[in-house]
Amino acid sequence: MKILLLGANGQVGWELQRALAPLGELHAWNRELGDLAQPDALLSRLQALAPRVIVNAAAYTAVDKAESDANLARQINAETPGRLAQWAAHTGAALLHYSTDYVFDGSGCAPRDETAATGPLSVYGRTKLAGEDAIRASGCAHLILRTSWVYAARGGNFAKTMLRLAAERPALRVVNDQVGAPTGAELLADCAAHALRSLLLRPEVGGTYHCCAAGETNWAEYARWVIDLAKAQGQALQCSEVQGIPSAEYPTPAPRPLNSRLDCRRFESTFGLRLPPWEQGVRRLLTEILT
Ligand SMILES: NC(=O)C1=CN([C@@H]2O[C@H](COP(=O)(O)OP(=O)(O)OC[C@H]3O[C@@H](n4cnc5c(N)ncnc54)[C@H](OP(=O)(O)O)[C@@H]3O)[C@@H](O)[C@H]2O)C=CC1
Ligand SMILES: Cc1cn([C@H]2C[C@H](O)[C@@H](COP(=O)(O)OP(=O)(O)O[C@H]3O[C@@H](C)C(=O)[C@@H](O)[C@H]3O)O2)c(=O)[nH]c1=O
Ligand SMILES: [Mg+2]
Repeated sequence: MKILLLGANGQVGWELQRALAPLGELHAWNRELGDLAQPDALLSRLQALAPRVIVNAAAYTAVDKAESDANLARQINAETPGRLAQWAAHTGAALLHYSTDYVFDGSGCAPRDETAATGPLSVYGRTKLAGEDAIRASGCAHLILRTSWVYAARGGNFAKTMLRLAAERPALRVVNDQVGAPTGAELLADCAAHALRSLLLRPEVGGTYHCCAAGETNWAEYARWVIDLAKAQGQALQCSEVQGIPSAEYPTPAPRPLNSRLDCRRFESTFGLRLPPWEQGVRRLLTEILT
């Protein structure tokens, strides 16, 4: 069985190279081999390969930059995934795709399940939602995994930014009113592999799922947790204070949702999996990058 992985060099894509390897003949394409900004060339390469499964880990993920680069973000996050889905629908291939907590407006404080109304606040969120909609509309066999606050040892993410800033500065100012769950790329890749196996055996499990680590935190608390653990592991960090601030005091081009809590029970029960507490993966991350 041929499996095509797109976005193979991203945080999640890198881990998918490992997690998908035992499922079939894996073709891992980075941007050079499979550029989602060049859909015609991509589609003809796709047609030539004719995979049974497409896993799309490529995305335009620069949330603030997307505000002034909406056309490219839409092409990569929505239009090309829609073309991939149409190809899959025509050929009977399956598509696994990732989406985000940023498809929601973040109102209230209850965790949202898959039936909750969407309402993205940013270009990134709107284009990711449009990508989901295009995949669902295509009628192809698919899994869309909505996740949040992704980190990995390889690639750029908030935890690594905090460690870098904490080495340089005595104090950090970090928002404390956005709540969510940091989720490891390794976990997402492993969940994708398990869910994909189920989909191939039981097509009726196809659909949209929330999939993130268990528990919750806010960005300031997360930063503090990472910095404290790094110090406990012997890192000489200057930073002695993470000051929690409201989002209004940290203006960004793209507004972020305040409530990014996702209810993942449907994913766990459908696939017979358990999503571990976020601290478990972040502890592993620190051991991996610091020792
Ligand atoms: N990062 C996060 O916090 C979250 C991510 N997600 C979603 O999870 C998925 C994986 O994200 P993650 O691994 O963290 O993202 P990364 O930013 O780490 O990786 C994205 C990958 O997409 C690639 N890419 C960008 N543009 C193109 C293009 N035109 N053609 C081909 N590849 C391209 C990048 O290539 P290159 O390496 O060349 O730049 C990069 O390898 C995405 O769907 C994302 O929306 C969901 C919630 C949170
Ligand atoms: C660097 C920094 C950020 N912040 C704030 C900005 C923002 O509200 C929050 C997180 O910052 P980031 O820019 O890392 O987060 P952001 O890029 O918005 O992360 C998002 O990425 C996309 C791809 C997703 O899909 C989301 O799930 C989420 O992970 O922390 C501070 O308050 N202080 C700081 O020093
Ligand atoms: Mg690793």
